[in-house]
Amino acid sequence: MNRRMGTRLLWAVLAGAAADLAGLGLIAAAAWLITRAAEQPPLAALSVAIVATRAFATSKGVFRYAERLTGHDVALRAQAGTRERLYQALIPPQQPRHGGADLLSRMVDDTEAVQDLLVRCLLPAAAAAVAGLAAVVIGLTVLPVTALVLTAGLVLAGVLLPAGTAAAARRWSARIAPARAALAARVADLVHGSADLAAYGADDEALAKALAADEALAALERRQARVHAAALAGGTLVQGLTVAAIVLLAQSAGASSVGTAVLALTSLVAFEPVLPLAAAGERLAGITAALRRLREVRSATPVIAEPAAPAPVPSGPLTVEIDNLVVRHSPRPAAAGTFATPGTSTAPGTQATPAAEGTPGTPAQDGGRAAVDGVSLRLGPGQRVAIVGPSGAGKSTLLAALMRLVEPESGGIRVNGVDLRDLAADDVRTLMTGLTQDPYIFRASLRDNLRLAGPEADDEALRKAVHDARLGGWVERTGWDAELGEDGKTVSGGQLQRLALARALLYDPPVLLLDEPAEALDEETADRLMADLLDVTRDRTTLLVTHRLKGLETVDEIVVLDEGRVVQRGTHDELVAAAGYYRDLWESEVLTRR
Ligand SMILES: Nc1ncnc2c1ncn2[C@@H]1O[C@H](COP(=O)(O)OP(=O)(O)OP(=O)(O)O)[C@@H](O)[C@H]1O
Repeated sequence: MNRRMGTRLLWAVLAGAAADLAGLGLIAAAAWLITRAAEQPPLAALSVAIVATRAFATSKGVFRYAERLTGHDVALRAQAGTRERLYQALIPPQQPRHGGADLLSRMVDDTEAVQDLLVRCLLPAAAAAVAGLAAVVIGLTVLPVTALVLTAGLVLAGVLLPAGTAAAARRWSARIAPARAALAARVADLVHGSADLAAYGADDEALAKALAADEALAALERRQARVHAAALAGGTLVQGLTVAAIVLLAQSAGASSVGTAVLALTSLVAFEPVLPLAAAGERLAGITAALRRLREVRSATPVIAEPAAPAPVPSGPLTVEIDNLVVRHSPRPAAAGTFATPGTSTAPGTQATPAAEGTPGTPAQDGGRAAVDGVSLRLGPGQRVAIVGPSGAGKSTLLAALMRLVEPESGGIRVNGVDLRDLAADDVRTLMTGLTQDPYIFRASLRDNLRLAGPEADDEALRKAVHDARLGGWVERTGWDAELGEDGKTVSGGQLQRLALARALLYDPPVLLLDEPAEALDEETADRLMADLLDVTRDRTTLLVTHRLKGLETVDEIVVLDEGRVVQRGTHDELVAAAGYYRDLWESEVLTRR
């Protein structure tokens, strides 16, 4: 927390304490006024108390307003700062330790814990401490022994009880979290698997399981609520007993009726800011868990080591040389914090639970083998190289290494003689980037979806990119301002890939990387897309990962990968002439076209 935030927090604490003190003063002055008035003194003897009562009543409201304003201001700023730091921590590529839904829950729910920590725990505790201290001082001046009793009561209700509720909350959450996780997994099954459940008549059984999980959770929550209510009642009981003891002590010490009333009412009011601390203690347990989860995300180490002094970005026509490159992924993360059981998806926004953390992860690669294992290749200016190979051969990993998203284990990549490790990762991606395997279409207009790759691009440049991606007709029909659905749900597979291609063409990197642009498209659409793509990339330095071989006669070199290694390389004609993976794939492609 910086100094300005510290000052703001101090103002909030002071305003809260002032509001509680004004409440205390109000009650003390009013108690004195009422009991003294009963003795029918001259009016002048009451005038100071009358003015004080009015002043305390008015200032209490003003101070409370100021506390809410400054307290929420500082809490919301702290929350925004936490979110910003979280986003910053997520920008450098890192080993994905958290699933999408889990990360979303951390960004939304857990960052709210920062707000709660300040507004519900720290500020009320500080204000309660000041008000309690003031009440003890009043007790000390009127009848010292009552100050002792009041201190004991306040410590019990304001320190021991909250510590107890915090410990109980931790224990309960350890029991409730798995039950909530089980229910969320059942609900996710019901929602995402409803069609399959209905098709196989398994919906009643799935519903019964979800209801049973719901009942188990409700039973635990009912028991937790009873403990919670008992804790709150315990606080009120301590308050009542303390006040009764103070009245008895005052009477046995022969205190005046005015003194007794002041002591009793100030003690009563001193508990007002203290009693909510039991609930704050309960919330604190959740808050510390949330802050721990946020620290985990922020402490994730980036997979890429940035150079201390990045080299200047190479310019002019680029030559990329990959030399004996070895890339090994670290083990895939556990399904940390998600509710999903294997094979189920997680409802977005669901809360991460400690219980679900630590599920055994999927091993990265069979026997820890390298995803890319000694690959060398050269891509000169204007050349096109295609990478072909079965699923899991390491094609996408190779592109990831070129985009500096993964760190090589050995070997290296040089651009115009400069090692990629000497360049800033962002600079590398200005040189080499393109169409990723899973292009994402944002819930924004078509124009904005394209502008992602060229915020400064004018209409002419946008039109050229969609024209080159052979998307002009569709864009004319749909309109530039048409809203596209999240994840491209409102466009067809072919349009989505072409939009992503238009984006890559608009960005116009010196080296264009294309990862399976025709993936998941039907035969005809894929053929058309590949033909257009090979046409538009003519004379562009391009590395193309593909499963489709039609049209590859036009590229300069084809590299066949298998299990991370280069098993064949050459032109289309050379590879078709030799026995091996490429010829087998080509023959099966030809057969399916007949
Ligand atoms: N992030 C990752 N963490 C751990 N292992 C990974 C990761 N990404 C890929 N792998 C593993 O590395 C190997 C190569 O994967 P890669 O995605 O590069 O293959 P690919 O040839 O692109 O496959 P496909 O054609 O199916 O996309 C596979 O065994 C895969 O399981």
